Amino acid sequence: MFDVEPIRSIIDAIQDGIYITDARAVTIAVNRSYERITGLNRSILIGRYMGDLVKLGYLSNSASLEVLKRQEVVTLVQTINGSQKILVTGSPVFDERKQLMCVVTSVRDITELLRAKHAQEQLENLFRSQSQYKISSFSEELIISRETQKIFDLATNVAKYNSKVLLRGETGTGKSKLARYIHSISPRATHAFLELNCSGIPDNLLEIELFGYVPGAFTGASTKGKKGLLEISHQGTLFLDEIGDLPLSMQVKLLKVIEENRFLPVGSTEFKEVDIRIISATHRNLEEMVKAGEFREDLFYRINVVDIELPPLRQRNSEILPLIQQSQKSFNEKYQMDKQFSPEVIESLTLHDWPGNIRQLVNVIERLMVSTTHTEISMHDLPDYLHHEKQLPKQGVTLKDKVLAYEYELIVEALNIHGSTRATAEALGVEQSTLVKKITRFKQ
Ligand SMILES: Nc1ncnc2c1ncn2[C@@H]1O[C@H](COP(=O)(O)OP(=O)(O)OP(=O)(O)O)[C@@H](O)[C@H]1O
Repeated sequence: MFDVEPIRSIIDAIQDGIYITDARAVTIAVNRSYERITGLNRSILIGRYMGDLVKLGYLSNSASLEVLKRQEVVTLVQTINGSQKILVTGSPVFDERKQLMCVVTSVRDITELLRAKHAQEQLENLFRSQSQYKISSFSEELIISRETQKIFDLATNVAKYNSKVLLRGETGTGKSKLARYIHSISPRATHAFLELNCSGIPDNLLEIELFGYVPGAFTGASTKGKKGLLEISHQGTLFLDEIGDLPLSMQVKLLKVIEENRFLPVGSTEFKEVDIRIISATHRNLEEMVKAGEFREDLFYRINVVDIELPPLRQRNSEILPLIQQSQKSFNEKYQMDKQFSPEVIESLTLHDWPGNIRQLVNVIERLMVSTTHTEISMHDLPDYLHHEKQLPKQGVTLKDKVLAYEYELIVEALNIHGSTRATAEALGVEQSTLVKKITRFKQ
């Protein structure tokens, strides 16, 4: 077994916490800084199996166990004694026969780190090195996570072609942004990208917006006439947002444009040829609308050549932190301020469900930054509905309560490692819906 005694004084001199386990995840050494940072005495740790320390609640999860599983360097955030947050990086150490000898984990208190000079950048770099997300080269910064990587790959691929794309997803999930991204990397990028929100506009106005009109087309019309969006977006992309709200009469007219690549401006007898790529978006269930006779089936199939669904933010948890950081940076620049969020606030925001998705999160960040006078935004600044804490269910005496508490620990640990509920469910071998139900129950 690996003997730490000869290097004991060296590891005790290191200012970061050091935790060493053998190849079976049994603790063989911790240094003084680890005891100082975590408040955990070596006497309760030495000789203990990491899995037991997690079960007993000393640690929320274990980097060592994860390193043993993956046989590579692992970085994660651990909760100690139910509240303190530390950032741990575990590294495997192999002998000359390439056999795993031990796992060495270094530990830093994130709270200390955050408050230190330039701490925010350091934290950003540390999180970035976990490569949970990346920022694309699209001029408007776009966060892409493990949960949305496939979606962006598909969008990037179809951007090259003229195929019509239907974007689906709840409000604020980034449908307009994705449409602009597709246009920006398509061969049409040097031509116009025009957006029409089809909801809440009366039929006749919608018709004028889309088709335009010729001089004298109706009383009160401009003597010069007006070009419609179809004409202006010739050779470019027309984004029809909330297409599910398009009235049936307009659906027929749009279908004709799509089928014939030409249209008649209001009051005109002369067709205009157009070459447009149409991207549509909706938060509504178009299949149900087709069944109910509210949306034309032929139009549905025409606009839905490639169907892309953006998941809600609650299923893209790993994007919340980079979104907070991105918004913080952009509002600090916009309003020339230097606001920061306390680690507790960041944690609370990452635990929220965000029914209004990215738009709601960005609005909340802006509101918090412009409505507070102090530099660090703390829990006192958060409205009640945003106060969330990862809490263990009350430890009961019954077997059922104990099993529930253990189940909770396992789920939290797996969520920390895998990020999304989808990946966590897969790792734990349960259905995603079952996992989500369990998490919802824990939150109550
Ligand atoms: N991947 C992303 N990375 C960073 N910011 C994003 C991303 N996706 C969306 N946003 C931001 O989220 C906000 C909402 O995005 P967007 O307007 O595209 O949503 P939407 O789904 O079209 O909403 P709605 O259905 O209500 O029109 C915008 O501020 C946008 O810049």
